[in-house]
Amino acid sequence: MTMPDLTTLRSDIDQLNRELERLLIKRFALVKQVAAHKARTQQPVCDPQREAAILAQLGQSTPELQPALQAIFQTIMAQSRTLEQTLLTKEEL
Ligand SMILES: O=C(O)C(=O)C[C@]1(C(=O)O)C=C[C@@H](O)C=C1
Repeated sequence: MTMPDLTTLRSDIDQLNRELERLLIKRFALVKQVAAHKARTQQPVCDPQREAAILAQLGQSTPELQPALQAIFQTIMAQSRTLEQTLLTKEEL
């Protein structure tokens, strides 16, 4: 089997990056709704149990990628917490 050339591989990565960006934007939109829910019900932004459960699900079919996946999702959830906190502080909910 011939190896795809670098330009093709990068083009595939660019396309995936756009999909990932679209999915992340959708995820942040859901996080905004979670923030509104938490404001109404007076729950704290940070839920360590929920974060641990999300991290535990990652890399089950690809254990060699588990540390990378967990690091990425830790960053995503940290940014989600920051977004929630910003919205709650500005009362933009
Ligand atoms: O599920 C929540 O309670 C959220 O606020 C969302 C989320 C996440 O990004 O998945 C973010 C912060 C919490 O610590 C837990 C999870």
